[in-house]
Amino acid sequence: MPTRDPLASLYTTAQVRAIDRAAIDRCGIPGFELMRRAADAAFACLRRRWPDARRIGVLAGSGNNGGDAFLLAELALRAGMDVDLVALTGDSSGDASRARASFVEAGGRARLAGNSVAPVGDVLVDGLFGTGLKRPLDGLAAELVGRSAGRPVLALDVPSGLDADTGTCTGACVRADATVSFVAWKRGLFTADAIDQCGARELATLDLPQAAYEGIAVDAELADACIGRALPPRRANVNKSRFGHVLALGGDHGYGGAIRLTGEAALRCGAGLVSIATRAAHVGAINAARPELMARGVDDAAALAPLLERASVLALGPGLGLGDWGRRLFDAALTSGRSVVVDADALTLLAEAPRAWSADAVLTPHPGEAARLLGSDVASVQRDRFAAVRELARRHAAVVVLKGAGSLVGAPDGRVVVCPWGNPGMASAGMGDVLTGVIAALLAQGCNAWDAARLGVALHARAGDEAAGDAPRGLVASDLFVPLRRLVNGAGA
Ligand SMILES: NC(=O)C1=CN([C@@H]2O[C@H](COP(=O)(O)OP(=O)(O)OC[C@H]3O[C@@H](n4cnc5c(N)ncnc54)[C@H](OP(=O)(O)O)[C@@H]3O)[C@@H](O)[C@H]2O)[C@@H](O)CC1
Ligand SMILES: Nc1ncnc2c1ncn2[C@@H]1O[C@H](COP(=O)(O)OP(=O)(O)O)[C@@H](O)[C@H]1O
Ligand SMILES: [K+]
Repeated sequence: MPTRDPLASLYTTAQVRAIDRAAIDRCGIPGFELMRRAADAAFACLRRRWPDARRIGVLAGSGNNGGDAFLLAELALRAGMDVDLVALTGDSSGDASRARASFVEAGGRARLAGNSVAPVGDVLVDGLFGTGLKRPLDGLAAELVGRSAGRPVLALDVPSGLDADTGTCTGACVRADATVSFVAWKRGLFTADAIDQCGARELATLDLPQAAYEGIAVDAELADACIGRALPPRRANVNKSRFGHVLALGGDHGYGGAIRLTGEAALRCGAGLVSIATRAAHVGAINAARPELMARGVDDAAALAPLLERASVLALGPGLGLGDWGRRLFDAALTSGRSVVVDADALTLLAEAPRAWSADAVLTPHPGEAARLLGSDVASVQRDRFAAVRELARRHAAVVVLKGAGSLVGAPDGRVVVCPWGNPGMASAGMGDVLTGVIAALLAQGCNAWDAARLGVALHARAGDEAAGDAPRGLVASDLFVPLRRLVNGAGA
């Protein structure tokens, strides 16, 4: 059995609760001791991130997340800080009531949340709700979150209001600058709204022994960009035919740029040859801008057959359109038996009539395309991205990339990888076309569909981060080519 990497393993909240229980019942670590360790880790994080903070405001809920907060407040008191603790309720449950008593014994005073009460401090600690959140925040809890905005926040375990299973917040939610999460990563900290709400993420495993994790499945994993294992450094004695021939199909009238981006991305990620099947009107411009691309006009779909014959991998869909021309290319491509990356308009056509695959297939929907494929709507897809990517992969018997902040890659057997990289600068036209070319190039060089998709997504997002730096606005898709080339050669892995 492979060793579990705690930093890469993502769990549902139910699984984390099972680990907590195992630590307590099987490993004999009392729950209150776990709470103490959580508070220690969080206080250390606070001191490291805000070394000048002298006054801290603490928000404490009634459950164990509040318990963590009371013990942290006690540590702060003992360290000589001013502590303003605002408790949501007059009493606490279980281990948390002991934590509350311990805080009071140390000289702490809890103010009860009520009208216009807001915590005072240079930094706020959010211990309202963690994995026990059961419904959207409303009433006093929501008001308290609202009144606490505008100051630096350290969230305990999960920003209060965030659903740690799905990464969504349906009501008020704390916007943290940092989140220190306990025991194991909750999968919802890495996708959807979580990207905005968590700030910097830290994991404190609380020194749990390995035995606490045994027998508890990992739900998903964080992506890595270790290209070396899937795509080792090139031998010297090779020629281009060893690295595959990508055929990118798309670019109906008005969309020639989309398919050129796909083709160029495939070249920049190491495909041996790249051809483009597009409208004849685009051929001159593509050849002039990137002579290494072999662009062919296929206004007459009959011209496509020899191109499909020579290709080893297809990148199908960018700018394809939904007209007769696009449909003919789509049908010809999907009956060719070639490995394929299906994107953009090709996904819309696929939604009309799902196909069986005779070779590797990777689908790369954004949430809108995913909704079309599932016959649902964007809000439903985004409400539980994990469920959506698993359902798509199962239904279509293909590896699926569900794009967007915190992209997910799912396989038909239920595996899911979550990409922790990427930035809002990538919300710009053409970024998805580049991703399609990246994945196609990895397939062409011998990666299987799973490796090509998970590594392609990671390289693409990291290239986006490198290209964006601290200026995401104005990032354009072709800015990714230079960093992609570095990353596909193993830089930064
Ligand atoms: N156990 C362990 O070993 C360890 C646990 N640890 C910590 O415990 C945390 C989990 O603690 P937890 O299970 O007590 O749940 P928690 O997040 O405090 O919330 C429960 C309370 O909130 C309430 N409530 C829920 N939603 C609400 C809403 N929308 N609006 C209003 N109220 C709402 C709910 O009330 P109820 O609905 O049940 O009446 C209940 O009272 C975990 O995240 C970590 O920080 C660490 O110390 C490490 C070891
Ligand atoms: N806010 C964001 N954070 C991280 N990545 C993003 C964000 N917005 C878009 N992306 C990424 O950029 C790409 C956009 O793809 P897509 O929506 O298909 O764009 P297009 O159709 O314009 O090419 C995807 O890989 C997506 O994950
Ligand atoms: K919290």
